[in-house]
Amino acid sequence: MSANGIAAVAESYQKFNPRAYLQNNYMPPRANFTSEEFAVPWKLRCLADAFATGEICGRTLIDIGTGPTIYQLLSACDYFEEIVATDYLEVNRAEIQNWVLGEDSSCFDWSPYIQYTCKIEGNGEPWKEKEQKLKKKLRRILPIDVHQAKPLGSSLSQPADALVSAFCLEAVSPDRPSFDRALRNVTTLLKPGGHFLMIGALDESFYLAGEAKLSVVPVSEADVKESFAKSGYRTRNFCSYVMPPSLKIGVDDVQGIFFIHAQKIA
Ligand SMILES: C[S@@+](CC[C@H](N)C(=O)[O-])C[C@H]1O[C@@H](n2cnc3c(N)ncnc32)[C@H](O)[C@@H]1O
Ligand SMILES: O=[N+]([O-])c1ccc2c(c1)CN[C@@H](CO)C2
Repeated sequence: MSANGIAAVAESYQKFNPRAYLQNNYMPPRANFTSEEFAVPWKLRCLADAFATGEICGRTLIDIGTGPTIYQLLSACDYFEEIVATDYLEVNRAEIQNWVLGEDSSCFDWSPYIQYTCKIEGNGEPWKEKEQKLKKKLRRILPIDVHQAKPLGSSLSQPADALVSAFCLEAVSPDRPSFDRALRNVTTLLKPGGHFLMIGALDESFYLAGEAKLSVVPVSEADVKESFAKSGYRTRNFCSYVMPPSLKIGVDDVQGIFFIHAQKIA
């Protein structure tokens, strides 16, 4: 079933509209920075706290399924020389490229995210400095397919020191076996002992992005932990967020969000 399922996923993503996706998930009400009871501040806090230990660092970090968003890279950019963004769709890679180049005035405004991240990191870093730092480190934006044994093809010379991924694997896998295979595939991109920070949807079955209605394989906390253990990771930290009714706005049926910090067993 998975092969046909994967082809159906690829077909459904042809209608994915980055702007609609950003509107649904990264504008109010979900982009409410007034309290950590809201989803976006919770995600940024998880990432900031994970990097603040200084334990997750190195030359290269790869973001799996970047999409049209950069929030997931804001706290990482102090700890890596190079950040590699990846996505299956050219329209999403172009959104990131346009943001990096900063020429297109219609770019999505990430400044509230950058300002909030600087605030919770507490280093007094001016947000425009963080913005420029990330843009400078985002030197490669590559095509990726997590269902391939070599997700980046031959684009990668050596394994990355760390991986980040947000709302990708469960949103592109028709079932649990393909989710597990995709996790094994992307694990080949990570060095032994390397860290993987993943954010994802709990118990979600679909989400909307303009004309596209994307299927999501519902995963529970236990499912996620089991998948990582089967792919050769030790779970360092796991936390989850329950979606409040005020943020259930019809763009998906997500019930919660998970954050896992896992380390690839050397
Ligand atoms: C729900 S979006 C997540 C976007 C972003 N990371 C975020 O945090 O909002 C899922 C992303 O997975 C990408 N994608 C679709 N099929 C994929 C595949 N086979 N391999 C890797 N990424 C894929 C989509 O283009 C989309 O950008
Ligand atoms: O609440 N949020 O901040 C938020 C952000 C992104 C996404 C969701 C929720 C739920 N759906 C996923 C796609 O499967 C994308």
